[in-house]
Amino acid sequence: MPRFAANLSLMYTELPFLARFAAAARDGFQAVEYLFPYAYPAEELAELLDKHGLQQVLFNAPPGGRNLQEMALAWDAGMRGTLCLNGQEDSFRNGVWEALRYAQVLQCPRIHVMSGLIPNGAARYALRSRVLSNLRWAAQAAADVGVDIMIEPINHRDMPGYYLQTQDQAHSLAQTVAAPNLKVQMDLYHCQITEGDVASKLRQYLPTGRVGHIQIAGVPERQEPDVGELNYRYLFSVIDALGYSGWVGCEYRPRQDTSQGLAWMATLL
Ligand SMILES: O=C(O)[C@@H](O)C(=O)CO
Ligand SMILES: [Mg+2]
Repeated sequence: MPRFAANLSLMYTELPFLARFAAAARDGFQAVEYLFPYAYPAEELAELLDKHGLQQVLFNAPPGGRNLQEMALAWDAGMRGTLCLNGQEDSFRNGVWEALRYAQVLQCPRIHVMSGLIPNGAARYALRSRVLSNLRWAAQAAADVGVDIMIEPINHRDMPGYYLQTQDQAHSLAQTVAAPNLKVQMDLYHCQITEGDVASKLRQYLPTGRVGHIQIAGVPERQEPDVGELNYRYLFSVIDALGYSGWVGCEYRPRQDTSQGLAWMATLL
């Protein structure tokens, strides 16, 4: 049976962020993930995890910004990562350092580094050498503190112009860098929208050992996994049959009350 982590950026939004930890623990979750921790001191979040018996299993490096203040505001300012951006190497490195600092306090074993939006007029292939050199640097910096770096393909409809869109692209980068701690975050919601053929993609990529984290949501509304065109009962059995033992992040927007919406677990497992 997959091990589920609650995504506190999308779930429990009926509560203030810091109250979502207790709610997830009450609902039986043992692990959480979320997009960005930077609005709160790492020590305060670590205390909450400890108090509620939760593990932090994933969060994102800042999606941009030259200093701590800009990093905390970067998402709302429209930034979606600096991995592919020439001329923003300092921002990229400072963001990874800051994420690794949080990861150590939160004892979080992995961080997601967003790849960024392709600049106007630039061609995707022309950015590959920048991406590879940033990934090599990040994987080394993270390896020094025992953390894995994740890269995640994101669908073209939610994030037009995003650099990383397909599993194939992400695995090609991970294979080329060949660092044991550089992995792919396989979000089945994005995978279905961009590529489809999700079960075959799981069968193709899980055995490579390069998938470090899975995320789920119903398609197309990004709601509970029991709503929409994907058959998660079947996909969970595929994931189990392939021997995946990592976390599965519930990265969906509940239709109404988050706790009530968790009835899908009983029906789909
Ligand atoms: O799928 C997503 O949207 C997230 O996992 C993320 O990290 C960036 O938006
Ligand atoms: Mg995701």
